[in-house]
Amino acid sequence: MASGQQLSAIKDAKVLMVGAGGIGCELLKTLALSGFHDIHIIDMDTIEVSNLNRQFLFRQSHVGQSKAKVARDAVLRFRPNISITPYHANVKDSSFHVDFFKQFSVVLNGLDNLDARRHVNRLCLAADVPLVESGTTGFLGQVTVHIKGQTECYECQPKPAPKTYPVCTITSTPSKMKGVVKDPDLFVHCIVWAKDLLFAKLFGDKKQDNDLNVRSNDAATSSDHSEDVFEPRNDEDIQQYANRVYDHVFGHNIQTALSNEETWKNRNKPRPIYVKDVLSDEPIQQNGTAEKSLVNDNLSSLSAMTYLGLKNPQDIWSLKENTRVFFAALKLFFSKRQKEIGNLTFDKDDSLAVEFVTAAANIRAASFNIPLHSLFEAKGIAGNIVHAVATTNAIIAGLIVIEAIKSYLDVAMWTCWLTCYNISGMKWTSFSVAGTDGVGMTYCLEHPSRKMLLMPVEPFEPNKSCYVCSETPLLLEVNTNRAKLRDLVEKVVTSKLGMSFPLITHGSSLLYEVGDDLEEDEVANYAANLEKVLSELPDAITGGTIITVEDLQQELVCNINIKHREEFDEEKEPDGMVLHGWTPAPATEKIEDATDNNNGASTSSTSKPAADVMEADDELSIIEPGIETISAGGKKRKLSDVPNSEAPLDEKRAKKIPEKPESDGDVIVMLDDGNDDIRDSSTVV
Ligand SMILES: Nc1ncnc2c1ncn2[C@@H]1O[C@H](COP(=O)(O)OP(=O)(O)OP(=O)(O)O)[C@@H](O)[C@H]1O
Ligand SMILES: [Zn+2]
Repeated sequence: MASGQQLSAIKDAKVLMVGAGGIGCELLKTLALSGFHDIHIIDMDTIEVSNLNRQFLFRQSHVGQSKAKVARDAVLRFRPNISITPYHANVKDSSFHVDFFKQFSVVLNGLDNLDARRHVNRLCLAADVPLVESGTTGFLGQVTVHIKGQTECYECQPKPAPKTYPVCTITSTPSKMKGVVKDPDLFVHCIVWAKDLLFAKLFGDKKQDNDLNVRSNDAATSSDHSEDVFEPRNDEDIQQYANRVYDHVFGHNIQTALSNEETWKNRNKPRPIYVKDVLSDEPIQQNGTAEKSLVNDNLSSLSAMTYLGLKNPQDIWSLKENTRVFFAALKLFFSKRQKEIGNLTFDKDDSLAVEFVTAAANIRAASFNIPLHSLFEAKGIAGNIVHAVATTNAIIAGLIVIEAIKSYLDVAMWTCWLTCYNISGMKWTSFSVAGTDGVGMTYCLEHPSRKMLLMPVEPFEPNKSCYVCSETPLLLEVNTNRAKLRDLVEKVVTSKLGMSFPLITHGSSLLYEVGDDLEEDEVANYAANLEKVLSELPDAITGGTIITVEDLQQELVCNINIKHREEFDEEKEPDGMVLHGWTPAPATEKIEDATDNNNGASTSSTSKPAADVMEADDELSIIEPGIETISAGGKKRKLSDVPNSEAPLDEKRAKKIPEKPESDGDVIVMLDDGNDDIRDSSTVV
């Protein structure tokens, strides 16, 4: 509902979407249907079967193909006259430099990780292009707008250690992205895979279609090439069956995935694992032994750990131990809990199920070179995973488009119709979203109250002490006679400041640089510098020195004042250095303390805004409770208590939310009254 002039401005806009996953697919569709004519999409991934349930632009036949390219083709089928330019690439590639970003009217993120989000934030600041950020976690979601000099940037406020993770439920890619120094906990991907794919396939409904390639084409293990590997054969015992499944999922499937070059273009390759490689030195036990030794056990206390003599759930098992637990648990299910097979769903209170999932997740982690975890940790993760809700993605995509329009158009009023599944009623419904005034942030709430599904929040001002969008120097306390340049690079520059191509200078002396076009002698020189203590560098770094750290690609420059300090507390300051001005993630409670669907529950009126709780993903999250709001710059935030708990909205917001949504706010959504007719919904206030 825009004027002709506004529509033509939308048509003339050039937008960049980063991420063509859950939010991205919805976003591309909504952009195309809203009148945008020039859309560019960057996505580094290929399509997985597990994407198909919500990334509706993709079909089974597209599995293995580039998301960006397939998304473009799908949308061009119903909007043939618009221009969509796909890039199957990592947004961190050097070709996406500041000048590339400058050509766009607005950048829209549909990403799933902090690292890429920070990178895009910096490029948008450098290019002075508005950024619309987004994220969803189950029923929760948020959209925020970041405009240089007007609103806070994505990094103005500290982000808690990621609670949300890109789901990588697939046969191929819980692997580190190339160039990512510190990826968030990739182990969660392995848990999702073990729980939702493997456990479900082995013990749940066999007919389900999922990413586990169920057909064997290995002549050595299958007489019939089209046979379903997960179907036990008449002529094999449980151990032979277990071996076959093991070799298929950890060996054959990985080997098959490796053959798709597209998938590994931007990711590190895994290694296939076969039983013979892990248990080569011991005879593989036949099922009879397990059955006999457990004949008197009662079903609820069946435990592979007990059977194997593994006692401490906090121990991290070796690959061999995980393999043994995998076999023991699988055999116990098939020998003792046979009646349940076909109907089982994962339950974190089912100890045998947790043992199986822990072992399977760890074997997969070993394949992808991801650190292994204890049963105790794995249980905490497995019990607290929240899955993506397609409806939330659709709502958030609609809001992104509204904010995109507002961010570069002087639109007084814009209305967007959203048609999707009603979150609570699970039926088709529609509602309208109206944007007025300036850009804003919007939180999608889990428990709509007073018919208000979305909560508008005024954007925050830039944080004056943000090292990313202001020029405030940082302060580093360090023992300059002990710490090496390598410590500075690894512990500060890459992991804390998130720089990918750093350059460190002291006065006119260049101490360190990363780049593709360095000469051999430069590389050797920088490598030698890395091993030197700071005070012994060619241009010594000592107390009082100011160094400049720069990322040429992100066009981010920070000055760091060095303060020499002799001693550090090993427990509290394990890095042996302390960086001030950079705010660490707030401490969070342990995952296992969270209850299902807790959604960051806290009765505190200072609960972290939903935006921060779920900043890292649009598909899956680990829910952790009670994260306190911390303001990086001591600036009082305008929103101190966006509700993010199960507690009714009214209780928490009674004093904050007006009786009726005000019409002069930013974004207002009115839910319909459950009318099934798609267009029959209430109107905008
Ligand atoms: N650095 C990056 N460069 C380009 N694309 C990225 C980058 N980081 C993440 N992405 C893309 O962002 C998208 C995020 O979408 P989403 O969270 O739905 O994940 P997904 O990988 O599609 O889902 P799943 O993990 O369940 O398979 C993905 O398609 C992913 O490839
Ligand atoms: Zn900032």
